[in-house]
Amino acid sequence: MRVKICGITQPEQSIAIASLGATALGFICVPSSPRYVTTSQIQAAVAQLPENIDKIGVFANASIDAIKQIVIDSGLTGVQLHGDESPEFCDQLRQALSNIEILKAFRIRTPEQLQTTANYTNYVDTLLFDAYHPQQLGGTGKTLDWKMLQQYSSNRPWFLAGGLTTDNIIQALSQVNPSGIDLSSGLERAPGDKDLAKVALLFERLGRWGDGEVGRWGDGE
Ligand SMILES: O=C(O)c1ccccc1N[C@@H]1O[C@H](COP(=O)(O)O)[C@@H](O)[C@H]1O
Repeated sequence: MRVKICGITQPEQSIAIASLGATALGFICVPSSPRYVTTSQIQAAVAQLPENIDKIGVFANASIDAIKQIVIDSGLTGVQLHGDESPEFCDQLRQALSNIEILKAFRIRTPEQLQTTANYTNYVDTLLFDAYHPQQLGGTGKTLDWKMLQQYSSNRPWFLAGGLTTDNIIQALSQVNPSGIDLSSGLERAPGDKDLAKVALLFERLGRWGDGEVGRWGDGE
């Protein structure tokens, strides 16, 4: 399973988090976010990371030209679209950036909305499901109703995001079967400052879960 840790702002934390087991790191390119990082900050983090770690830039309603420039300048390997981008926009981004992973994030409120995500599967590589918040685009710490995803299937891999923590991750994985998980504010001391002890605990719990040592609802959680 892929494990993406998002909202990295400090280069030294990115190396530590990759060493603990993350398969992907996320960098917030949304200027209004408290986790926003500049192109040179991303460059500094990316330059120190092993090749096998996915480096994902998170954008919301940015232009194709702006995304392309940041991807090229910073060495990102993927783009997460976390705003109201249309399937046509995703298609155009694919034409502009052929060798990067495109993830489309959806802030899911209803089962009906989940069905509409099928309109995107021809244009993106990966889907990501986050919780809805009326004022914030992401990094809210809110969980979505995992039950909505229990019967979900797609021809694309998908990430579960939204309010995941060391305390609820095993419960979430007991209910749904995503290709990957994405955690941000649940592993922080403050926005953009990851708590490495929490990150280590996450991977310890995931390891026990993977080995079948943790019960259905997460023994000792
Ligand atoms: O983290 C942010 O500040 C952010 C800002 C704008 C768009 C997306 C953002 N983060 C994404 O939110 C989800 C879930 O975060 P959390 O675990 O609930 O804190 C995650 O995919 C981040 O990439």
